[in-house]
Amino acid sequence: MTPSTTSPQDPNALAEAAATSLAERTGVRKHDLAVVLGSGWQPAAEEFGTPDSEVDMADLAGFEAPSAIGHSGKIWSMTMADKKVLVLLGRTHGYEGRGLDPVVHGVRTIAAAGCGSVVLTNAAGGLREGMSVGQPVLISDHLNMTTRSPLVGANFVDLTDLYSPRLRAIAKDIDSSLEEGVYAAMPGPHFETPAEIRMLRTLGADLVGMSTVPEAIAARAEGTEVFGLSLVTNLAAGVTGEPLNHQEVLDAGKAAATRMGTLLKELVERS
Ligand SMILES: O=P(O)(O)O[C@@H]1C[C@H](O)[C@@H](CO)O1
Ligand SMILES: Nc1nc2[nH]cnc2c(=O)[nH]1
Repeated sequence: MTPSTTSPQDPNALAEAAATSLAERTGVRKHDLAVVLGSGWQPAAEEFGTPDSEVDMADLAGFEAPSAIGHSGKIWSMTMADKKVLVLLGRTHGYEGRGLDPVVHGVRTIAAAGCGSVVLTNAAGGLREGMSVGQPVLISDHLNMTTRSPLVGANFVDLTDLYSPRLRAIAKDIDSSLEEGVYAAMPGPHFETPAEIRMLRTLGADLVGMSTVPEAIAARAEGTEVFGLSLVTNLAAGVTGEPLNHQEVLDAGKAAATRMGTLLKELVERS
């Protein structure tokens, strides 16, 4: 596979440089865990409390400010229970056309910063009967419909149990009503057609989005424990017959902020 990077620098060297700069700017030599916030999730971060420090992604090697609305491009360093936590308020998406290295640079930096676990959140369309807008769903597995990998070369990474059974059990202990689902990643930036949603449902998908999967693969390749949490921000195309738009995604995230933030905070503290 041809290298996916457009950067002249080795992706791992970029991640190390970004992590070193992050440690200098936050005063934290090693962070324990990181949270990546997807579209509409930023209001949930307000429930975490006040960050110890804030860094602009654009000031770190290999990062550029995300272009999707609802992704602020900030990184918080926080103390939650006995843990040093990084919160990435935004992400780069594959549809921004900059290659996959910038998409997974955040999780590679998180690993280089010492984090043993990463919580990946996203906004997703709900495919399964009975799903409702505002519902959080634990990701149990994924379908990589992008067909692309952030990995280059003979790097045959195992993806069984990619979404941590340990962290999923903690999440379900926190909120026994939480359901699980299979997340299908589509390239985007367009939403799906109703026929594509019928195809994905037939393939076993419960959720559909445009992120998370490359990051999860790259994180596993770095040996980082992965937990994925989707917020159903809309019912997938064709389910209601209504058109889809990004604003409804952001609005749903705002409406669910308190519940999502409280869940994430307790998960981080208990992880
Ligand atoms: O970063 P996430 O996956 O939460 O963003 C989703 C997917 C698209 O970027 C956007 C569509 O509304 O929301
Ligand atoms: N691909 C995709 N991404 C989403 N993000 C939020 N909702 C959706 C959706 O319906 N489809």
